Amino acid sequence: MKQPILELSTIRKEFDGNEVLKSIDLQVNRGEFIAVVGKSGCGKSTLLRIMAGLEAPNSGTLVVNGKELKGRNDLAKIMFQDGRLLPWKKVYDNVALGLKKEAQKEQIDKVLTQVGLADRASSWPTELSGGQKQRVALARALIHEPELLLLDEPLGALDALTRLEMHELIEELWSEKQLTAILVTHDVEEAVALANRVILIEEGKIVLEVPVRLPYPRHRDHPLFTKLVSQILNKIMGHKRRGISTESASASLPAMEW
Ligand SMILES: Nc1ncnc2c1ncn2[C@@H]1O[C@H](COP(=O)(O)OP(=O)(O)OP(=O)(O)O)[C@@H](O)[C@H]1O
Repeated sequence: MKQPILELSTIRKEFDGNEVLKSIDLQVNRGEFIAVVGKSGCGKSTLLRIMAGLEAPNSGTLVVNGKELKGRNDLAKIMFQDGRLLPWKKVYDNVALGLKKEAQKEQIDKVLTQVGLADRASSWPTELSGGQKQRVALARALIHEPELLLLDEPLGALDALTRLEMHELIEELWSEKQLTAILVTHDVEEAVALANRVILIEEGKIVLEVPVRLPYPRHRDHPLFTKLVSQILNKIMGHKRRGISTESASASLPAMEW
């Protein structure tokens, strides 16, 4: 079996005495797409920042490619909800940030084409729609060819149709580039549409792990899709919705093949 790309053991994180993550154990295999869901403030972004090496846990270990991480995770690039584009730089130069000069143009043109923005290289960020800005942010992460793409609620500010387009794009790029992706989202449908494993954080722990074995692109009206969304929402809301218990939905799932 291949070595996992990330192994988190008993990760604990507190801020000013407030214990946000109590004990997180998670193994992420290469090529997986994991979605992290949970109520606002449950520690999803904190967990992602710990995986990126932007935040250190108070205790526990994070192993990246077999080695304990101390400092930044060089395999990872993170994309945020607000895109964090520099308004005084054109699209091309935003994507070029941090790149070495040589072979730059070819790489940038290629990645802008991949995100569907080949014709917007000389636009200013203010001239772009919300969806286009997030495409630039995605290009900026992908240009570094990360093995691990960390997505911190990247589509949260977009309208519903643009979100659907971005789901397709993210899924295509993840599959083409054989990335490992971890997506933090409030949107349980988005999680089930994209991930092959959804994890739910509650009170600082992973309280539910749901494998999603549906082919891509996912159809939201597929009975298993709606069942899984209900299962996860039931658990988040702490009660049974539409008469489906969390036990019955998970029992019908085949085993994972990682
Ligand atoms: N740098 C920090 N200093 C102090 N408290 C922090 C810091 N970062 C996060 N927190 C606190 O940790 C808790 C978890 O925050 P986090 O952003 O990880 O949650 P989240 O699940 O991603 O929330 P949301 O879904 O609303 O974005 C919150 O109570 C937040 O105020």
